Amino acid sequence: MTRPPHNPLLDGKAAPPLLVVLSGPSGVGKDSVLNRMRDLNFPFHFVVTATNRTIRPGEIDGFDYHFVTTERFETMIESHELLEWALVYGQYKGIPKFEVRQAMATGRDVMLRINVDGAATVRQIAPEAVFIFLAPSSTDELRQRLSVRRTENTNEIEARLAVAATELKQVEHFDYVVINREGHLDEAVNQIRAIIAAEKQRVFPRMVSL
Ligand SMILES: Nc1ncnc2c1ncn2[C@@H]1O[C@H](COP(=O)(O)OP(=O)(O)OP(=O)(O)O)[C@@H](O)[C@H]1O
Repeated sequence: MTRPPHNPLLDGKAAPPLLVVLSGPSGVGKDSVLNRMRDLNFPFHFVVTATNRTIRPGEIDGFDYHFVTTERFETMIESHELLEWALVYGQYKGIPKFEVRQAMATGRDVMLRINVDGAATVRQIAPEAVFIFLAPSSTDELRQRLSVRRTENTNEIEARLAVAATELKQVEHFDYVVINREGHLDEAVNQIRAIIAAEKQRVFPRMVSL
């Protein structure tokens, strides 16, 4: 782990780019938080995940996800083009390496949205990233959110809730926890903003190398 002797801010330079990993159970609101941060023009490079799942109404290819065929996704796995990938509920999801590297090379902070297992993999590759766990106020709230979204049937919702129970226990491996309270999305967004602001002021900044 290489660290500069002190914060570059003291020399009038910018702090090194952060790799921020936003994780949490399915349906907790990761996409909603990211979309809100985009709307508010947070100065991040938002990494676009690749997936073979079908595009949902309102989603934009290359913005919400890179929608690719199963064959293309499997080629990306074989040629090591992905920082991390997983088969989640029958759908492939993965993070193209080039996106993260390119953005960090330009000095921009990078925001990754990933499930809890994926966060564990990224933690091994990039332990100096900032790991934020997005949590619901309660399981009932999570069930309600998955029901309202209407993208899964009842069995799938129950399966996701069972997984969520184990995922919530992983919170201890994260640096920060943010509660995405019902009807208070902006509160979660503001807390993430505060975390990032504090991270920029560290005397010994995190240095991510990929
Ligand atoms: N703070 C909130 N209050 C009320 N509803 C919310 C809040 N945050 C998100 N939602 C709603 O909850 C549902 C799930 O949110 P979202 O799709 O962002 O979750 P996710 O964590 O990205 O899920 P997945 O990992 O399955 O893709 C959506 O219908 C969204 O509009």
